[in-house]
Amino acid sequence: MKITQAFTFEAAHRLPNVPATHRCHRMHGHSYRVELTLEGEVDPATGFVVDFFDVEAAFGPLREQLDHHTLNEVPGLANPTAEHIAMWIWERSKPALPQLSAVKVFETPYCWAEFSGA
Ligand SMILES: Nc1nc2c(c(=O)[nH]1)N=C([C@H](O)[C@H](O)COP(=O)(O)OP(=O)(O)OP(=O)(O)O)CN2
Ligand SMILES: [Zn+2]
Repeated sequence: MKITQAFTFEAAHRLPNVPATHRCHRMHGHSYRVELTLEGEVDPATGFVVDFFDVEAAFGPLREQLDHHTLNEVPGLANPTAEHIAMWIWERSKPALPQLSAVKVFETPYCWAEFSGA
């Protein structure tokens, strides 16, 4: 069984490694959407794979580090592509959420990166 919980945050970023002519080289903002997917057996007592409240508790402190921040200034996100943000969230969520199976980071409703640990 898979469960997914979605979160949003607002942040600014620029992509330092694209050419200066690339519009994402300039500082700009996104309304990011993050989806955390967890996979496992349904506990027969609770009916949960993992309590959504536990997912929220694990992601909350990470969201605090991202929301209304300049992502380039967040330690570990000097080049804050959607791919790198997904990996950053994975590395910091997995210890608290061992059943985490995928992290999706949407920059827009049409563009996202998905990381599953490899
Ligand atoms: N593989 C990736 N490619 C790009 C990333 C990324 O993280 N991974 N990021 C960007 C920029 O952040 C860019 O801001 C995203 O594009 P944006 O202009 O916001 O979105 P659209 O191009 O879809 O916007 P429209 O104005 O609607 O065309 C670029 N590439
Ligand atoms: Zn961008």
